[in-house]
Amino acid sequence: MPVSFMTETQPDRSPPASPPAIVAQNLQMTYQAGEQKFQALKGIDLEILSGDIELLMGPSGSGKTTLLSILGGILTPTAGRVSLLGQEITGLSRPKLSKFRLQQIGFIFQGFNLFPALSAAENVEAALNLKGVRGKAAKEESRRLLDQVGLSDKERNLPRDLSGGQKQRVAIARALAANPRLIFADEPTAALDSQRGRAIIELLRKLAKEEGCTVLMVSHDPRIIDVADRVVYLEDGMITPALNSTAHEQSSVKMA
Ligand SMILES: Nc1ncnc2c1ncn2[C@@H]1O[C@H](COP(=O)(O)OP(=O)(O)OP(=O)(O)O)[C@@H](O)[C@H]1O
Repeated sequence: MPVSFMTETQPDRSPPASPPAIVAQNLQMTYQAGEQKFQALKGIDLEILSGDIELLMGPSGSGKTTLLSILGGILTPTAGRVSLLGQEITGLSRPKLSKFRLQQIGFIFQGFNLFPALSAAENVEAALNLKGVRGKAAKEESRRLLDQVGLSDKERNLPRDLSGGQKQRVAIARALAANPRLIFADEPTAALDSQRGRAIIELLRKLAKEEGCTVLMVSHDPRIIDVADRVVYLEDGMITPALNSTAHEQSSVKMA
């Protein structure tokens, strides 16, 4: 029997393609400060697959935080569309968008935004309460999350009694409350020493590869390149195609 015939009749065993977790179409963002306008994003098209770790890189002012904020539904673009998990979020009413963000997205942003009067554990519990996890279940889950980021011994500390890196880890524990399907992180390892930074990168890698979270990060941390499925390089509000690449290729580009 000819080989070609056999090949044609083989059943297709490839897994069904799942729709991308994040889709951006022709995103544009113009900031206006008084009379002055500044176009920070100039037409971004992007698709990120479910369970992928995507790293956004680029020089200061290239639009990384703006793009991350728009994809996370924190900023509204001047033009273009964003779909997350098959739901178009541009055009959703504010209450619907807030609910969607709360249920589906964990944010790890600079500044941490911890409640100053609440302990580390209470900060995480507050996030769990908002997501409908209460009482004993919230306390246990908060303990598990703080343990996961290496902060079991700081549960009762107020934010003012924590270092910058520890506050960042509380913020990470809070972002992971109630298993979000999307994680958006802006420099998640910036305030951490190298050992803690590595532990957080490993945690994010596990969430993506073992639990199917989709992780989008802005970072200059070269260790994140090693775990990223893809690096998207922004320059002057545009994606630079020549530098978009898999992590491996990106390392070669950087070394060239
Ligand atoms: N609220 C704002 N009003 C006016 N201009 C803004 C505003 N936010 C950002 N910009 C401008 O938009 C451009 C992109 O900013 P953005 O913060 O997205 O860049 P970035 O790549 O994240 O930079 P960095 O790496 O320094 O954090 C910059 O030129 C910035 O000055």
